[in-house]
Amino acid sequence: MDVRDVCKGYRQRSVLRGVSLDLRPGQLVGVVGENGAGKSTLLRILAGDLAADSGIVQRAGRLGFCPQETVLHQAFTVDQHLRFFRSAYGIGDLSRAYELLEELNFGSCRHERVETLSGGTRQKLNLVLALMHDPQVLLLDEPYQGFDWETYLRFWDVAAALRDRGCAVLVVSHLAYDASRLDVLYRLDGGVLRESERTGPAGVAL
Ligand SMILES: Nc1ncnc2c1ncn2[C@@H]1O[C@H](COP(=O)(O)OP(=O)(O)OP(=O)(O)O)[C@@H](O)[C@H]1O
Repeated sequence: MDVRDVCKGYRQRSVLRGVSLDLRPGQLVGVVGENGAGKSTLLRILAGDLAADSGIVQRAGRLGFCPQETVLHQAFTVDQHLRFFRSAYGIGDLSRAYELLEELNFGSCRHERVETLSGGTRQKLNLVLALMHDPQVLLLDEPYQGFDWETYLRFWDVAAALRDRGCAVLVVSHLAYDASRLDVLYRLDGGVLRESERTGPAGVAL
């Protein structure tokens, strides 16, 4: 995915001021920034969910998008969501989806309605819906909110495995804590995206 000089404002307020970014197959890229920096705005533009005011976004390949707000319906079960998205994606079977349910440790919830799931489990389902069609470009907006530690580690295993299979993965976070797991780290600040030094939790350069 090639992104050149993307600008976006809401009314008078300029949020993105000429953002450029390369996202290559086999790359795991992070974008960090403070609350309100414009990370979700950028990701929605990359996903085609929101129009930029100016600039170019060139997409190639099957896209997976995990938005910050879950895309779930309270009254549907986990299984019903999977079947609905299988039709939407036009995929033949749910074997990959079921594999992901097991990897993220909530296979036992298949027949539960979303309204009865915990917040973290809803977030897991939101993530599975973005992954189940084996995307070539994956955009994840704070995908591990509410995950317990074990699931958080499994998330990074899944992300690394996708990267190793040639998927281009972009993860948005407001923390740079995960920097050591990334190939490239960008910081969004003042509407501008800059490649950032990857530092560990103690501020040690990696
Ligand atoms: N639909 C909208 N209308 C007006 N302003 C908006 C809209 N969506 C976002 N904003 C504003 O744009 C700015 C960037 O928001 P955005 O959600 O992209 O930031 P973010 O970096 O993802 O924040 P967070 O870390 O809190 O999720 C914020 O000041 C926000 O209030």
